[in-house]
Amino acid sequence: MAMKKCNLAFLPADGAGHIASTLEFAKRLLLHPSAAGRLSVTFLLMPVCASSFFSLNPPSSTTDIAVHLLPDLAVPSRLETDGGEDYISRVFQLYAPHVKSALAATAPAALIIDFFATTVIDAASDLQIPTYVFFSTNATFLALMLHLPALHDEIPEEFELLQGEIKVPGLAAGIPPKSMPAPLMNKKSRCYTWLVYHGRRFKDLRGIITNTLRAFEPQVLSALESDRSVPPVHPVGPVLCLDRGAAGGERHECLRWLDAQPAASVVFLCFGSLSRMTEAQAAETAVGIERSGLRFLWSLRLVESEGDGRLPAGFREATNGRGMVVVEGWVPQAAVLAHAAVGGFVTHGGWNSCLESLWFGVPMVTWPMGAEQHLNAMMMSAEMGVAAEMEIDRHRGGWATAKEVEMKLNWLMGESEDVRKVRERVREMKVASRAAVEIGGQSYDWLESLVTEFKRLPEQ
Ligand SMILES: O=c1ccn([C@@H]2O[C@H](COP(=O)(O)OP(=O)(O)O[C@H]3O[C@H](CO)[C@@H](O)[C@H](O)[C@H]3O)[C@@H](O)[C@H]2O)c(=O)[nH]1
Repeated sequence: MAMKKCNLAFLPADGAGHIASTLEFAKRLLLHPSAAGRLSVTFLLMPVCASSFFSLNPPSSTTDIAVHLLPDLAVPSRLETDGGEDYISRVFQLYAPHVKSALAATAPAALIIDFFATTVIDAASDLQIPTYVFFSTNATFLALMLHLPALHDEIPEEFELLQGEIKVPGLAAGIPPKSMPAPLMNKKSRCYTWLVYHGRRFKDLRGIITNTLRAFEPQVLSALESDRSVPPVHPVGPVLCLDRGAAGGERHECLRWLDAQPAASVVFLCFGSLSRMTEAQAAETAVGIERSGLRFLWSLRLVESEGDGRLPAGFREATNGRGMVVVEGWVPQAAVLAHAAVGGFVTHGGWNSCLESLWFGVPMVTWPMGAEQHLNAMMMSAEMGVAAEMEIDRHRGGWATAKEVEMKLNWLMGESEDVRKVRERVREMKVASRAAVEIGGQSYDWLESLVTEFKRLPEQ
């Protein structure tokens, strides 16, 4: 008789930065040799997540990943909310009773949620189902979130106005105001309130699975492991979705353009799945790019309803032949970073982008635009030495001058002693990333221990 499988329910968030790594993590669990066909997965899918989920081509040939579609509820429009963190947290809160019904119907052994979904923990615990979080970013931000409830009580003023640094247990250096995550800058915003709430609720989890690896954050991971008030932390990264959009279809024209460029000669600029530039910033950036004289590939998304999206007069002519701008499009970022012609990456510092850049050994300039990206930027430069930070004016929406863009691009693609050191560190991190997920690597072993833990969970 076939042995009953241990079913794990996943509750993902919308958005490429969250859902892709969550699905990839589920696949890795199922494919881990120690799972030995004993695990299955059910995605509890809110209709707002459906299009991004199905665009990832989830395996349909296997019955081990099932989808349970949650009802179509009237969710708040993004414009009615204080920002992305408020929006997604409220959507999950609205769905909590429906998640409970879905859990009662599917009876999984455990629930694995997005980190904005902690409002459903109670629904699962009412049914004696343990909840884990798949934390789609790094342990440094995790440590900050866990510390937020205490910081909230200790510090009355806005982080933005602070003169000093914020000390967080486990972090080697304090966090200066310029590196504080954007949603924490305004204590009156519901984005701030939600982050404090989630940080508090993390303590009620059975485990925290993070998309990071020991080689990137040894100190903070050790501190979290030795803190008895924190649930067990499982660093299983890098969990990367590298074949996104690779199934069928034609090779993207930007890859064909890269084929014709010399090795390591092109600087790639791309700012994730959510960030958009104002037209004024795009025009300023274009001047910096043009003056740098470098070859470039620029994935540009503009704030909707802002002007007509035209770049400054003469930009395309001045850069004809040495650059390509993909406007409002989706470039296959992983394939671009893997391309031999790419020598540097200007990124908003979303965690998946940082992980992908290091996986392919590409040094970065970080230009944070929201979420926890300012903290990631600090981590990439000050802690890990794999990037430099764009000097930006946070009081002016993260404005960077043309001069600064020109200087940082030339630094990134240049031969200074400083950038050579960065390239050396990046090479080391590339090796470490790959070693972590190979058989016997630290992240591989963490995955194995999780598989064992899941297989031992009592059946519902
Ligand atoms: O044209 C594009 C743009 C993006 N991507 C991919 O989309 C993902 C983007 O993820 P990420 O770099 O993490 O950025 P965001 O989409 O902004 O992700 C959100 O989620 C991340 C994980 O929690 C956070 O680190 C970010 O700050 C948050 O904004 C990456 O895999 C990219 O390769 C493409 O393939 N093509």
